[in-house]
Amino acid sequence: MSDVLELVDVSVVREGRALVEDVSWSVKEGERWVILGPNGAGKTTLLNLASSYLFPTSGTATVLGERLGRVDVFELRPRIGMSGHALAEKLPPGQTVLQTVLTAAYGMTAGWREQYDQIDRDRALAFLDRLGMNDYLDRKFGTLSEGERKRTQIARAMMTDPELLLLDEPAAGLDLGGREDLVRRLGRLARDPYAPSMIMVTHHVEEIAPGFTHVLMIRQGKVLTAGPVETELTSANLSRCFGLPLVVERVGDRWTAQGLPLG
Ligand SMILES: Nc1ncnc2c1ncn2[C@@H]1O[C@H](COP(=O)(O)OP(=O)(O)OP(=O)(O)O)[C@@H](O)[C@H]1O
Repeated sequence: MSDVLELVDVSVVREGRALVEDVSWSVKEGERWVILGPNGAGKTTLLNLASSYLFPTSGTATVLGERLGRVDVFELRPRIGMSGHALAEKLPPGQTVLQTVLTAAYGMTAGWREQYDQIDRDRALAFLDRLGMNDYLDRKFGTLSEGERKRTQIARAMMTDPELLLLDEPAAGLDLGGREDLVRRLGRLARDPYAPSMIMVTHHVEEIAPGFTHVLMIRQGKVLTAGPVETELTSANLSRCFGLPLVVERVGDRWTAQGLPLG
């Protein structure tokens, strides 16, 4: 299996401070990774490296076989699908759901053209169907609920047939039903052998869909652990990561965590 992402001794320094420090991490083709860590730990910084929107201050980052700093990122970026808060803010609120997904085919956040190929239209409709957005095709993106926005964004991220899919807190702000619906859909995607390699940032182990294979835990810019979910998603690791005693349990094919009661 080839490397989808390879970071070697990567540090990103801003204003004299390391946002991530000496990170070495590799993601192989077909793997589905979860990044866990407290607020400010450096999770989004890792995603920004993976999406080629941020370059290392030191160390090397290779994305889809291309070394950052040596590759034209405008050729690399269409190979990477992204969904997250930062992107959602760039999407025009007045565009319909279908337009929002279709514009991804041309690497744009805006700029609706009337002449989209039928093949692109069919693909957009298929992804929106898969994400349960059939009834919202003509709704304006700006009028959608948080959950509907997230599902539209994931459909959009799939449009370019990416080799790497990056999801930044896809379940943030969703109610219980919305979260469970999304986790089910992400689980279906994660288990699809034809789906791209995936990296998802989340704050909650409850949001890890079945089919996710690996976990990376980060604290204060440093990687605490990175490896298979079965061996690394332990109470000891999670407690170290979040800095308080936590118990993590596997319930069926899902995860749950809670703090120990104060003694
Ligand atoms: N351009 C910047 N200049 C200075 N500090 C920055 C910059 N960008 C991010 N940071 C800081 O770097 C740290 C890591 O940020 P990052 O967004 O990667 O964390 P995170 O783990 O995604 O956090 P959260 O869970 O709160 O979203 C934070 O303390 C943040 O304030």
